[in-house]
Amino acid sequence: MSGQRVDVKVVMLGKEYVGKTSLVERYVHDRFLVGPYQNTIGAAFVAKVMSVGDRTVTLGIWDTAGSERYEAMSRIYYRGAKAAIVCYDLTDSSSFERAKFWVKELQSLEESCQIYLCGTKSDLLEEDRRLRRVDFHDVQDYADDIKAQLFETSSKTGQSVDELFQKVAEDYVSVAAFQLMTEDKGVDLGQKSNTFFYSCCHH
Ligand SMILES: Nc1nc2c(ncn2[C@@H]2O[C@H](COP(=O)(O)OP(=O)(O)OP(=O)(O)O)[C@@H](O)[C@H]2O)c(=O)[nH]1
Repeated sequence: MSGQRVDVKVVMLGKEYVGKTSLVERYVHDRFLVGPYQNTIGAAFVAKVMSVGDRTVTLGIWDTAGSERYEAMSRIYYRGAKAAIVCYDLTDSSSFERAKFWVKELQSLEESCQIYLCGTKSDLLEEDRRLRRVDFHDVQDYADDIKAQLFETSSKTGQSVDELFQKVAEDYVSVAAFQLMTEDKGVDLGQKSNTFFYSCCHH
């Protein structure tokens, strides 16, 4: 990947064991690793080239360590990120509290970073719905408040994983097209709609 231009810096944040590394593994390599859990130390980087319409977008994904021991390091990795995937485990309410901590951090220190909330391990709920510890509607209300998007995923089955990263790339393309348009042409912001963002990408 060396020398390749990254279009979107994406950072994975969330409590340890929520499944950040597994999400990246599923998305980039389409696999789910079984075996003993290995916590991430520091952070890991991977780049993935994908398509949005007729455009190619390269996501540069920073998978941070969830352990509070590495909290200061995670701050280094989210600096300048255009997107943050803030993960929590649907079967662990304390992980949602930790997700809120990261959201507050991003809101105060990285204002222009788009936040995606991701509830992980949804396959466990398919097996037994009583395992759910984080209510979908509560999180949806919270997501609306903070202008974030919400996904519930399973890295084991692959549920909604591609959709999540595809949305990150699509939003980047929309915002980049919008910025280009307003910077170059001094367009009246009040007149733009989402449809227009997309049409301008296909020049
Ligand atoms: N059933 C199920 N287990 C999962 C899923 N995602 C992750 N796990 C398991 O949860 C454990 C932690 O997953 P990781 O991906 O290593 O978690 P992490 O958030 O990267 O952890 P840190 O590196 O410590 O921050 C592992 O045992 C995974 O196999 C999932 O979608 N479903």
